Amino acid sequence: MNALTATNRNFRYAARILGLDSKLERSLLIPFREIKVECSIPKDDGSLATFVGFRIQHDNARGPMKGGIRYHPEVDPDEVNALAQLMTWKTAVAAIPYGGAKGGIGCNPRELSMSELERLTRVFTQKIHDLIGIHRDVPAPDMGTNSQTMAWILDEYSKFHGHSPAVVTGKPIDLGGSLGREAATGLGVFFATEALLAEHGKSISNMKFAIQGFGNVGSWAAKFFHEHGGKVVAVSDITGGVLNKENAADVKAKFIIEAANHPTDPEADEILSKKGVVILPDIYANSGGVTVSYFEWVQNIQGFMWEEEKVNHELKRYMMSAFKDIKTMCQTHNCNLRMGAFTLGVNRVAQATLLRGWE
Ligand SMILES: NC(=O)C1=CN([C@@H]2O[C@H](COP(=O)(O)OP(=O)(O)OC[C@H]3O[C@@H](n4cnc5c(N)ncnc54)[C@H](O)[C@@H]3O)[C@@H](O)[C@H]2O)C=CC1
Ligand SMILES: O=C(O)CCC(=O)C(=O)O
Repeated sequence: MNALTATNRNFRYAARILGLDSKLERSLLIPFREIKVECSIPKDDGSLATFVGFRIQHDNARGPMKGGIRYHPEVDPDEVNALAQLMTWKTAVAAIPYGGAKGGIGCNPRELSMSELERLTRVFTQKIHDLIGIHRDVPAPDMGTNSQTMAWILDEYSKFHGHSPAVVTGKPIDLGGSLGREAATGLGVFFATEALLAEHGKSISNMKFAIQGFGNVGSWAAKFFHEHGGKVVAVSDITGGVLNKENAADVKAKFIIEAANHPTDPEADEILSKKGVVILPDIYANSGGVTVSYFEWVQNIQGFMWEEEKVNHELKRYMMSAFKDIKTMCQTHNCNLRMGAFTLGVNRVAQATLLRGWE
C-alpha cells in the first residue's frame, strides 16, 4: 500500500470516528496546492542534469503551511502528498499555529557535490519563491537536507524578498536558527517515550532500545536514551530492513515509537496491534522537530533569541500536553494511540475550517 493510500485510510477512519460531514471530509483531504517544478543544473563536469522538485501545500486553516524538504531518490508526488497531509495533522496535534506542507527533490544527495547541491537548492528556490513565505509556507530540513540547505534557501529567497530569516527553520544558529532545533526531533522522541512508558509503569532506564535509522533523528534519540540509562542494543541504517506484512509478525518489541514519518503501513499496524504491541504514532512521536521550528519562527519574528534551556523546557511542555490530549481522545473514542492522535489533529483542523467558512 503506498504512503498516500495508507495516510488517506487513516484519515478516513478518523473522520468516521468523529462523524465528519462527507463534504468537509473531502475538503480536508484534497491538498490546497501541488507544485511540481523542473530543476536543471550544470554538473561540476559541465554536463546538464535535470531533477524534479515538489512542494505540496496540504492545508492552511490553522496557519501558514509548514514542513520539511527531503532529498531522496525515491521522492514521488504521492509520497510527498502523504507527508504533507501528515504535517497538517501533526501541527494540529502539537497545537502550534500552522497547517501542513512537504517538499522534496528526486535526487541522491550522496552522489552530488556540495556545489551541485547548492545549485540545485537555489534553482528549486527560484521556482517556488513566490509560493512560500513567512506567513504562507515555511520549509525546514528533512531526510537528506540540513541546516546548510536551509541557509541556501534563505539566501536565494532573500534576493527576491529582502532579508527574511523566518522563511525557513532549521537554519544555522549564525543565520537566526534556534538553539536546540538540531536535537529537537530526537529530544521530542525521548519525551514522548518517557510519557508512554510512565503510563505503563516503566522508565527509560529499565528498557532496551533498537533504533532504525541513524541520521539526525535516530542519533539524537539514541543519545538521549543512553544518557538516561536506556540500553541502546541495536541500530540499523539504510542497509537495514523495513517493517511490513512479511516481517511484522517477527517484531519482538513491546513498544514502537515512530520517530520517522509513516514507518509502519496499515497492514503491519494491524498485525502488531493484534500482538499487543503499543505503537506511538509519528504525528505525535516526531512532532518535537516542528515544535522547535515553531519556536525558531517565533524568535525570528520577535527578533529575540531564547536560551537553549527555555527551548527544551517549552518543548517538554508541548510534548506532555499533546500526550494528555491524545489520551483523552483515546478514552472518548475508545481507540488506539494512532487514532487518538489522528482524531485530535483532524478535529482541530475541521473546527478551524468550519469557523473560517467557505465564502
Ligand atoms: N529532521 C527532522 O527534524 C525530522 C525528521 N522526521 C522524519 O524522521 C526520519 C529521519 O529523518 P532525518 O533523521 O532527518 O534524516 P537523515 O537523512 O538525517 O537520516 C536518515 C537515516 O535513515 C537511514 N535509513 C534510510 N532508509 C532506511 C531503512 N530502510 N532502514 C534503516 N535506516 C534507513 C539513513 O541511512 C540515515 O541514517 C524521516 O522519516 C523524516 O521525515 C520527522 C520529523 C522531523
Ligand atoms: O520542522 C519543520 O518545520 C518540519 C519538520 C518535518 O518535516 C516533519 O515534522 O516531518
